[in-house]
Amino acid sequence: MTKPLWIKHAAQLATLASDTQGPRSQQAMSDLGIVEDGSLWIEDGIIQAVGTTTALEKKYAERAHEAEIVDATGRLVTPGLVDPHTHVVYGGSREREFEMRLEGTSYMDIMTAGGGIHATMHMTREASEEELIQQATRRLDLFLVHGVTTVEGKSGYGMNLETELKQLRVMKKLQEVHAIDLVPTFMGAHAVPAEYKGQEDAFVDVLINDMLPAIAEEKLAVFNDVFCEKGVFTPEQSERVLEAGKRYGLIPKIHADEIESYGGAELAAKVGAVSAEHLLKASDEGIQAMAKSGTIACLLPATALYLREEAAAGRKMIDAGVAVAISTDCNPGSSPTTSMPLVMNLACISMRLTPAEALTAATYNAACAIKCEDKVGSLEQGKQGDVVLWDAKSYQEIQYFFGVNHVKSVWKKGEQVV
Ligand SMILES: N=CN[C@@H](CCC(=O)O)C(=O)O
Ligand SMILES: [Zn+2]
Repeated sequence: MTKPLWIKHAAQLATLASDTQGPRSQQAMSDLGIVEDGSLWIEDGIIQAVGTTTALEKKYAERAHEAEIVDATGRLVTPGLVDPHTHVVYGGSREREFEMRLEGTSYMDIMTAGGGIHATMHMTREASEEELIQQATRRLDLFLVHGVTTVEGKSGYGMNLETELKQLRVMKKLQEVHAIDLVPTFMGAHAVPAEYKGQEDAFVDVLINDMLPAIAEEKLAVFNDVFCEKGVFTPEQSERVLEAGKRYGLIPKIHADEIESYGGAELAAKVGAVSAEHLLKASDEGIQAMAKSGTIACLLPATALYLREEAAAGRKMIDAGVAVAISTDCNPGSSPTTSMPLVMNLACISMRLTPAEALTAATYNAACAIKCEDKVGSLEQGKQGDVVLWDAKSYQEIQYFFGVNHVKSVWKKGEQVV
């Protein structure tokens, strides 16, 4: 039997707890539910009590000797970070493209010429399940080191049934064996593979008639995502794929308005997507529509930086009433990173989120974007014991002293993993 875990004397225990449920926007993103001299008791992987150290000392006076005690004096404690948008399972890497882009070739030009997503598609088709598991494990380990305890993962480097299934089965295995919770998304509509060039609608038919039913049959995905972008999938094609996914119980997500303003944010609101991703070029109408529909904006400031583009209008979105989540977008082309702490820093620096908003976006709102908020994203009685102890005294400090990994220790379901 593992001992209960008792964390005591946190200078700031940022619980992210709230009386209201559901994604947070505007003022609600600033309330971190901070307990000073905070304490947590975790048992059987679940948070049993949250409060001041004095209150928990009273409550557990009789059982203190049973617990493993962690002294968090002078330090910040937060929920495990949640990354709601990654492409973490893929074969190979694309360093040469990084150089090409610095030499002046654009991301889309590389993709149109058969590189980019297509290059990773070939490397992923060629990789065995074991190789994919090995490569993704290394990335998931790095996520943990950066305080991330729950990760969404997308397929979409197969673009044929066999490889899409392979990617999703790898995620299922990783969910079983790795400490991180991995939430799977089907993204067969990530690009149109060369064999369907000029017959894009025929590929959409394959996605709808062959891939979606097989993925749903094996229960391999929770969400269905589409790259709605000029030169990839039109809003009409995207809508067909997302509506078809809904018939199989898959919740829509959309890579929207990343490179050009293309009606992606509007479509996200129309189909009732849980989140729209990227949104660098989202229109004002699209932002309004998302505020109205309650679609979460999942913003990816590391991708914008890596592509040397202006970041999404995070500040404007929050002020307009859109709930904002943030993510690494971990992928081999436009954002090869697992650092959610850096993403929080960038959310402040490039999108003008406040430090408190950035933490909400990386925890509770991120959990809402992958429908896990009943289990993770805040430190509340009954939730998983996913906790980060930071080598910093406050949430402000981890945002202010940037580009540094301040994570000291991480617990997943009450077990120390870092
Ligand atoms: N934009 C589309 N898909 C990924 C990038 C995938 C890649 O370049 O391999 C993204 O979210 O950034
Ligand atoms: Zn993505």
